[in-house]
Amino acid sequence: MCALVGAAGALLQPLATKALVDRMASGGTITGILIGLTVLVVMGTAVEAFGAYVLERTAESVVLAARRTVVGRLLRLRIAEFERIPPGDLMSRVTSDTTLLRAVSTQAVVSAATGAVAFVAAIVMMAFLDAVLLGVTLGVVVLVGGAVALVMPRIARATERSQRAVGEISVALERAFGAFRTVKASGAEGRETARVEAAARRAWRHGVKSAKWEAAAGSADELAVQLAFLAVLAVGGARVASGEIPVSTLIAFLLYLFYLMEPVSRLVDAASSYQEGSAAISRIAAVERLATEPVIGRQDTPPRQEAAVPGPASVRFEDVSFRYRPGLPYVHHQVSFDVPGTGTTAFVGPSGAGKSTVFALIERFHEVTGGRVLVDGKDVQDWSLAELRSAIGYVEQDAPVLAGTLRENLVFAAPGATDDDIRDALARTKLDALVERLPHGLDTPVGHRGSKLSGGERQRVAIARALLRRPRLLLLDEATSQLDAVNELALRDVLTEVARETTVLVVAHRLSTVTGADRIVVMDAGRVHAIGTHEELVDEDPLYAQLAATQLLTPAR
Ligand SMILES: Nc1ncnc2c1ncn2[C@@H]1O[C@H](COP(=O)(O)OP(=O)(O)OP(=O)(O)O)[C@@H](O)[C@H]1O
Repeated sequence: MCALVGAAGALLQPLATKALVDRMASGGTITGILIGLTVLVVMGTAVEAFGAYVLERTAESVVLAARRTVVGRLLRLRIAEFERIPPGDLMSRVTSDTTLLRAVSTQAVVSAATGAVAFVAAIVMMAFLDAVLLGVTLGVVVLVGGAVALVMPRIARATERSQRAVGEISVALERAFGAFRTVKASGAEGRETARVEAAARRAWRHGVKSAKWEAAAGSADELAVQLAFLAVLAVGGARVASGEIPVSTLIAFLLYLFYLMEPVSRLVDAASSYQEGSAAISRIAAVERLATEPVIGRQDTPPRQEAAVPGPASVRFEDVSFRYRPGLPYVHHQVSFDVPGTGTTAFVGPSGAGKSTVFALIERFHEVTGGRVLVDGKDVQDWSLAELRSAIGYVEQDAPVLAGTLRENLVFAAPGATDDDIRDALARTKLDALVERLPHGLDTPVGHRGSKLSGGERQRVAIARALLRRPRLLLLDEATSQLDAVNELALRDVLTEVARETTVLVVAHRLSTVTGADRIVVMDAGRVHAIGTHEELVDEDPLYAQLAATQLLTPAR
């Protein structure tokens, strides 16, 4: 609206100028018209400035809204989708692509609207002044406009490629930062830098291409008006000379012609930024199409376990077959086992046997391809994800610790945990001595992915975090593999105690952690090979006996 008011003010200026010239020609006084003209200019500028501010503010709000929508979806993506697209690319869609929306969402829309209105208004005024000169003007504008229309799709294509390359920069950086020590230890800094640079160069190349087309389109509008000016000057001059129109009409017409320059350039700008924005929109819309998990409430405050909640959960696999994606080989073939509530069940077997996948299916990170997974006798598909996951404490294989303080990491899965709860979990996982050593105790930052902690400390933080959740089912995937013998023994005692009130499932390569388990599920190549206690399996199952013998377990019993 402000832009329209401003444009209307500017539209009146040529008429006032015509009145001024006519008045001067007839020897009248011009003070009144001059004051009116000045007020028109000042008011028009002020209203347009205010409009520009409102517009930028709205543009920022559109970017914010887009970012919130995309982020809201990204953190709810299904794991299979998340594994398909590099995180760096997803990040660039939140940061870089949404920025492009700023121009298209408001500036372009408003420019197109005000440009079109002002264009039509000027044309009407010109028609009112002289139809022949209008015909000359429109002829030139249509000619140049056709050429601009050919250029437009090239801007979209170049922008899309440039944005894709920006995503590749994030992907390359994320790859190097994710294994920073390995990059250094491998002397790969130069090669990794070259990868990032190559992506940056691609972004530059396509950015320059887009700029080239935009410059061509942008100068076309000036060219159109300048050409029209020359044509109007020639035709109009002849008409003035032949007395068909007065000179004041030609002056007013030429002023309208220059007035036309702004709406035309607005229309071209709007079309260019629409092309840029549409490239960003297609990348953002692709995120909208990725499969997400059902909403499970606010992710940062999962429902806490209350005292009234039933005790340990049972787990049952019924003929489960599973593959990670269609076309990939099956990872589970008719896997069946039964785990009653309480007690410790260990999963052992060669690497790649499908042990961690058992946990992924219980957590419903992936859906089974065939068969059923039951928790508490109920198919996990029938559980609400919120309830299912709030019943489970999970320590994944590489025991991730998040950037932030130690306290934030501990209460991550149980935001309502009290200081007493935290103290108790620290004592059980033998972390209390570490906390005393840290400069700011629990509030000490642990670094990116917990890089300021040792591997064993990270594992104990992850276990303490899982215990604080007071789970009905505790899943520990290689959770004690990096602990020294003393700490491992201590944690084994803690887990035995926990297993009296919780169902504990552990995956372990170090069989010393599983000899005391109530039952052991031996897996091999995606099948359950045998189930029993350590004593039974050593006698009855050759695969387990071999695993036990190679790890010197048999004599150690
Ligand atoms: N996200 C995934 N996408 C595709 N394949 C996967 C994925 N995760 C695991 N696999 C494959 O599934 C098989 C079983 O993996 P899983 O992690 O369950 O084995 P595991 O018994 O826990 O092995 P390890 O003892 O080495 O941890 C492996 O062949 C692995 O390559």
